[in-house]
Amino acid sequence: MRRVGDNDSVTSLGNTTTEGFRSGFACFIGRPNVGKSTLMNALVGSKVAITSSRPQTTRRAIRGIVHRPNAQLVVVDTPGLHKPKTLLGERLDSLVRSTLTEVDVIGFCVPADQPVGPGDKFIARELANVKKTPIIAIVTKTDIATPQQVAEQLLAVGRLGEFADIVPCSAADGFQVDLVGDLLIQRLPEGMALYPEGDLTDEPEQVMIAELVREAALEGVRDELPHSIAVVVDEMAPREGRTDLVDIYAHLYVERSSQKGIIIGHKGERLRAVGAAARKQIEALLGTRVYLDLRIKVLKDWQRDPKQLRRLGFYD
Ligand SMILES: Nc1nc2c(ncn2[C@@H]2O[C@H](COP(=O)(O)OP(=O)(O)OP(=O)(O)O)[C@@H](O)[C@H]2O)c(=O)[nH]1
Repeated sequence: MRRVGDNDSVTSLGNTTTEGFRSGFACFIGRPNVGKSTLMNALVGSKVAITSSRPQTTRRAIRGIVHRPNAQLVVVDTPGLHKPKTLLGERLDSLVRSTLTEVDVIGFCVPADQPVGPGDKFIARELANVKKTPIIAIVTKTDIATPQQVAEQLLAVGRLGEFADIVPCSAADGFQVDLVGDLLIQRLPEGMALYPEGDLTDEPEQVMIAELVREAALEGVRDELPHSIAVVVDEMAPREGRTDLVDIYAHLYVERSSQKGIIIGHKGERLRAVGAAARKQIEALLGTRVYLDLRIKVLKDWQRDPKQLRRLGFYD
């Protein structure tokens, strides 16, 4: 996958301001698990953010870049907004709030298959304070709702606030994903391209790799455990004398030793499965073979510990 920096030549930006060319930033906001990351990936046409059925998968503002002949849209995927229970939760919420003030247009995601609830209303109230930025309400996951449910949801969402547009879509089957892109782009200012053609994200490679490991580890774990998992890539380098193999050393952190046991599994089976699944994804990302050395460490209550949060890359 092409990322920013893969082609360092600024001249490749092609940044002559052609008349009518639009560029700028959009962010998706919504409760955890409503499909924000999946929609961003669908718009970009590539997996730039990990997704899972566990709430609170996204922990960073990840940027995906959508290229059109007449526009460049940078989508910022934010963590799901909810009432924070830990210091990590507070940091994630403040990340969302600062993102909201920095973008040209906001996409407010509400799933079609669940009634509008207190979580959606809480976000709608927050959005009412964002005065100048247009908001497009997006009713997601239409593929798992009946037409009647979708119609009712469009009306219910309409009652949540003032929106520039309300649009139903499904990232799973592609229904109206391009239209979502068009509507967001319409709200961007005229301006030159912000990233070189072909770049799909500006996430550093090591962060994307750590995220792929976390995604694999999230598979099949429940309750509080997903929240307790963090992954850091400590080192990565091509194997000496080889051009086709990269060595990656990573740590997976959990908060308690009981969690460590769950991740490792019976005779290490689960950890091996996580490593194998992650390696496959990383090899697809890097286009080379990968040796992944994955170790587990307990970092006691890291979600509540400012020092450990910094160590894991979550800053104030
Ligand atoms: N059927 C269906 N499922 C979807 C769709 N979009 C997302 N999902 C599923 O919903 C779950 C959550 O998707 P994410 O994209 O991770 O949701 P998110 O809003 O980014 O979640 P957080 O990171 O927790 O804020 C995953 O299991 C997705 O596969 C869709 O259009 N249709």
